[in-house]
Amino acid sequence: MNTFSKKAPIRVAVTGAAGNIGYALLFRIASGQMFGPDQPVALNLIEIEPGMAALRGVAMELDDCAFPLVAEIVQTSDLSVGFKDVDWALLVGSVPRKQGMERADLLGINGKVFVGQGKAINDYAKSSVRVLVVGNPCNTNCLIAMKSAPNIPDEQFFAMTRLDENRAKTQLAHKAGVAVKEVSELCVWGNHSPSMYPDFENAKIGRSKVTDVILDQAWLRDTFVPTVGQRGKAIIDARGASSAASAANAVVDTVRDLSNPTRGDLHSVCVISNGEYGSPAGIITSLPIRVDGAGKWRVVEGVKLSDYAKEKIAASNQELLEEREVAFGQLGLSI
Ligand SMILES: NC(=O)C1=CN([C@@H]2O[C@H](COP(=O)(O)OP(=O)(O)OC[C@H]3O[C@@H](n4cnc5c(N)ncnc54)[C@H](O)[C@@H]3O)[C@@H](O)[C@H]2O)C=CC1
Ligand SMILES: O=C([O-])CC(=O)C(=O)O
Repeated sequence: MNTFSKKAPIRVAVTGAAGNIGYALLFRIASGQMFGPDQPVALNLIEIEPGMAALRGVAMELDDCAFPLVAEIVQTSDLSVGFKDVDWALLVGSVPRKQGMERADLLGINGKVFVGQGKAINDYAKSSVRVLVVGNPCNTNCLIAMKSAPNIPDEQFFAMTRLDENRAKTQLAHKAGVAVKEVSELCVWGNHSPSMYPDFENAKIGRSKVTDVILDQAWLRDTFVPTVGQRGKAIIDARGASSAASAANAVVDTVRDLSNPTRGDLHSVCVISNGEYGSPAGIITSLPIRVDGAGKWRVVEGVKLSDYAKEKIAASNQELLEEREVAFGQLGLSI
């Protein structure tokens, strides 16, 4: 047990804990990068049976770091143990895509996993649990988990587009020849798929609009937008495996920024839609988010979207409706 903090530990479940993202993520949570340098954590590491031997190795390595913030490490393949009393459930475990696949191709493989996990979260986690889905296709998997956990408020379910936001900011910074910290207010809208829309029209470089700094509209529309949408594929093509360290980094960013009042920049998070900006109500779609002083997230109001942006976002949301139809049909879930 940590000796310098009297705070109660935050209990975090991580599924797929012995996988690539898990291996990049756990050490960052344990070192305090997710919840802060004086916040103890208890780690519930969840794997399927074939992953348990590797998980033992990961847990041994966590032990060998002697992280002062780590209060407890649980290793399990039993969801009733893994999700017991957790404050956060990070649903990473699922099959990643390989070369030649789209993320939506994983629906049939991964969708059913999220029914079981949603039910277990419903039954065993704290009612205040917050759930972040990373396993692809993450928006629809998140919706499946949410529907399978009727006692947990929909507002407590999130899917991840922060990696896309981070990618988009870096692309713009490189093009403009500025440091990435100069790029702000960049929301990625829609689905975590090639149809996502990184909204360069409302983003800023320093105090200027991106479009006043990068004047090449053709580059913004025809190179920047598809580069961000296809970055996951580019990583798979280059590495032979899907992004892991950058994905783990985005998990840390997402949870940290949902856990603290927003002081500066807005952020992209997939949340339940209540029809904001014309998005279909009831899907999990990426929207611009800020967290208020009471810790409640809200969709940023008053973003002005051009006709071009509206068309892009509508197409991505349409894809989410289609994913929902396929997945819910396969799983026998009702909308
Ligand atoms: N939303 C995003 O931005 C991103 C999402 N991803 C997705 O994250 C997921 C994980 O990626 P990696 O860690 O690279 O894959 P990986 O194959 O290295 O690891 C996945 C781990 O999950 C475990 N697992 C599989 N089914 C499970 C279940 N039902 N319960 C618990 N554990 C289970 C496996 O045993 C394996 O250890 C993939 O679906 C990938 O597509 C990856 C990058 C970015
Ligand atoms: O592209 C993939 O399959 C993995 C992923 O979601 C990403 O890197 O954004």
